[in-house]
Amino acid sequence: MKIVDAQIQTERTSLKRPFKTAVRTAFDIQSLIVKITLENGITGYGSGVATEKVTGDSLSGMKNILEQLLFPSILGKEIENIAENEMIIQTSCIGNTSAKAALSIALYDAYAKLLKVPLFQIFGGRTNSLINDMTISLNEPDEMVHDAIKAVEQGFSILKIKVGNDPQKDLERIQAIYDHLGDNIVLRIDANQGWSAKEAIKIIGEFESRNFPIEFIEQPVPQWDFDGLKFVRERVNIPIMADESVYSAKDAIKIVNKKAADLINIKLMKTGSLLEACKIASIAETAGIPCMIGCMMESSLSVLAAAHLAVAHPNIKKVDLDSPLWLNDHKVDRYFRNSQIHLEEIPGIGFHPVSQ
Ligand SMILES: C[C@H](N)C(=O)N[C@@H](CCC(=O)O)C(=O)O
Ligand SMILES: [Mg+2]
Repeated sequence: MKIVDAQIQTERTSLKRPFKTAVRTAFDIQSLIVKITLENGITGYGSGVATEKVTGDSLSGMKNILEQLLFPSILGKEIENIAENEMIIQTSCIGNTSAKAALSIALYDAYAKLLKVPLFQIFGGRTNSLINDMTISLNEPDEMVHDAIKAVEQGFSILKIKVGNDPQKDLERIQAIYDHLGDNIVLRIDANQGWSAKEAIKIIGEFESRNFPIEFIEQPVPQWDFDGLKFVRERVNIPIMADESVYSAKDAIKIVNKKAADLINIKLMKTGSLLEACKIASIAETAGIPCMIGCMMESSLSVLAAAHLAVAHPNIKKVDLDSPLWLNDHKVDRYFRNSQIHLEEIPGIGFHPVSQ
């Protein structure tokens, strides 16, 4: 069934509260929604988000690359050749992963609708529910404690704590949260590249001696510093997760060969493709490295696509898909209920971002 049309729409969605990391502060998100149409009239939707400071994708850049390069490369192609179409998109240009992801998701949505199955079945999945975490923005310790308590009251038992702008303060942040929540809550610590390798070893050593209930430390060092990641991993006991260091299957192979991380965080906005995300999960599985599925602060549509992959892939063991819970957008409330994500057994991703 031929792909006969591809269109773009932009969307700005405000956040309920600012999202702050060591890299950036976001008050809203700007997304680009891709709609593709097959010759029988079936439509598929995907979306990509502009995160200039993380992936480098801007709204105008995504629009240009899609209209000038990616749409022409797949128009007229058969949707059933999904792997080949993915390869065409991936090799059309370097980078531009959020733009590529928007198109990849739209193709898979249309393909699953054509086959009349939920997207997770395309990836071999049967179950349809996940346990989500909640992120605590990087703020003063008191405010972070307040946000953490609120999240626990809402039913979250796994919190992802943002740190990385000041090692001494970061220690105060985790101590303050621990003092209020104790051992019952699992803490995921995300430094978003904010420490040097030596700072990371010092502060993680301190976390260990204070026995904080930390599940892992995410991306302690800059994304390019694979040696630093390995250096840290070899000197601490808490597991180290690679996030910004892994965009592609090739990056995952580098992590495996160097033994640079214990875990990998996969995000569609980094991989540019559901198939590439799947490859990373399988490479990591073969190497004995469990994966987490994560997200940018991004639209509910692309997060739902990630959730479909997560329920299907046996090596996606952890979930950090809280972005929809931050958005002033209630279109997906039925899927995201506090810490529960529940996918419906309807064809495709199960979500129409715009009125048809
Ligand atoms: C939203 C999610 N919990 C998260 O923290 N994602 C990122 C950063 C997202 C962004 O900057 O938009 C991460 O680093 O894991
Ligand atoms: Mg991260």
